[in-house]
Amino acid sequence: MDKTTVSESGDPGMSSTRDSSDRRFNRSNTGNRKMNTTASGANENASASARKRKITASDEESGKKPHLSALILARGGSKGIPLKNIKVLAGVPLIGWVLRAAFDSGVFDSVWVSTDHAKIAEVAEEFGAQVHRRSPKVSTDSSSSLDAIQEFLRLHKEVDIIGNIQATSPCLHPNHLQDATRKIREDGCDSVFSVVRRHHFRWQEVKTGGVDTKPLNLDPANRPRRQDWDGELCENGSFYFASRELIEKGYLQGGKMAYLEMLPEFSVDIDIDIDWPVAEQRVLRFGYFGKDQLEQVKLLVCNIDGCLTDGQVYLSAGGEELVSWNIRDTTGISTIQEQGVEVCLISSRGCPIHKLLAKKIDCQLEQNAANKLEVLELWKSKKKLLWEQVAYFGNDESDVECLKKAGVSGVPHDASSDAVKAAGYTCRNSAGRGAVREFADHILLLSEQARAKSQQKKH
Ligand SMILES: CC(=O)N[C@H]1[C@H]([C@H](O)[C@H](O)CO)O[C@](OP(=O)(O)OC[C@H]2O[C@@H](n3ccc(N)nc3=O)[C@H](O)[C@@H]2O)(C(=O)O)C[C@@H]1O
Repeated sequence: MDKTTVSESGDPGMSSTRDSSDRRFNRSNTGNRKMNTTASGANENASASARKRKITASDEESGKKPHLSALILARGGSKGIPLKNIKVLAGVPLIGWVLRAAFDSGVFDSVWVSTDHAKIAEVAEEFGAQVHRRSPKVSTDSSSSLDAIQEFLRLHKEVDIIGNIQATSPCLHPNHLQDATRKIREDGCDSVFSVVRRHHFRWQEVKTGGVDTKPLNLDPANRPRRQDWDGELCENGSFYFASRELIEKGYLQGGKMAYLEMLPEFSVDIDIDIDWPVAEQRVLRFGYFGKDQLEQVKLLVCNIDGCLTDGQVYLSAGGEELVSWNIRDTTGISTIQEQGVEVCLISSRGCPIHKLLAKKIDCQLEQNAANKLEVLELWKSKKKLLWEQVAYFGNDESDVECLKKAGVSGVPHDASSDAVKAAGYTCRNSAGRGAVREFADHILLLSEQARAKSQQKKH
């Protein structure tokens, strides 16, 4: 991966990469796709200029493989959903979903996030991307993607082709990007973009109340059934690949163009706030969870204070300690126990109430754990498990090593920032308010995916 940063403006081009064994990349799921190509010249100017200098031709001339850069635009000022680009979707910040797919596709010479916001830059780096600190000029409500991409290219002369991936389409898989890259590198296309097939009958808009409208793509006398009509290909906004030459001329699509058809289940486009919950459900089913083989989780180890409880300890006048927990969380624990996952509780304190709680929900308990990782390793080896079969739920610095080691890890919404960074899944719910339940559901979903994957292999 190229880590060079060029900056005409003197902006510090921050760069960092992440070990690919990092937890955030440790999930696996594959998607399906169909492919189609067309070479229609929609834009003559763009076609002519692109033909002057084909990527493949320049490649041959200089003997240098053109530099393909993934570029995710993630401005801070999104209106509908504040800081949408890093809002946590199904446990992962929005840009994380496409960054994971971009890295695992293995087709990019560099992976960049262009942003004007410090927090977005931080998250991008956590996911291993290089950060382009863009100017405010291309970050306003009225600036287009093209403006921001052109600025990036002006400052990164080493880049020959841009794969602009939109974070708002989080169900992207590495194979979509691999197929698009093949069309650029092998089929000599100048631009490739993603589409989805839609069966929408369209009608002419009549501003004065809709009277006298006309059909645009159907014959009312002969309405086709869905199965008798191929539908139409529509841009789904997932990605746009284009050569430097085209972009500099002001086009994202032009020259020899190809589309890549994505199946509807992978074709998510978060546009307005009501799209969010739907996208979340979709990504849980069809999102890309990383390269590694999914294993069935067999053991969940859960920290008590600040995970199962909200961390508050009440003291009675008689000096007695009181803590509370949420029935939703203990129900989540019983649910995964019923599914064959053993649950153990861990705490760095000693507290008689913990013992009562552990007994009540039938969990092994380790108190006064000075080194939680040692305890976790002991449980893992006694139960003869692989790390991939161990899940850990923690919230604090003392949980960080366990979160890093476990195959599946999670934190409540209000966990410390160290713990959040180390974990693969950040809950929407806070400690003592359903976070454990949510993480248990997440484990069950991963198990379902692992089962489905191994069934697919058998057939
Ligand atoms: C390539 C392109 O033209 N993208 C535009 C797309 C595209 O036409 C549709 O997705 C097609 O279905 O539409 C828009 O899409 P939207 O506004 O949601 O932007 C898509 C993603 O790009 C980031 N972005 C966009 C413009 C910009 N100057 N800086 C950015 O960081 C957003 O934060 C978001 O993550 C639109 O709806 O207005 C605006 C986008 O500019």
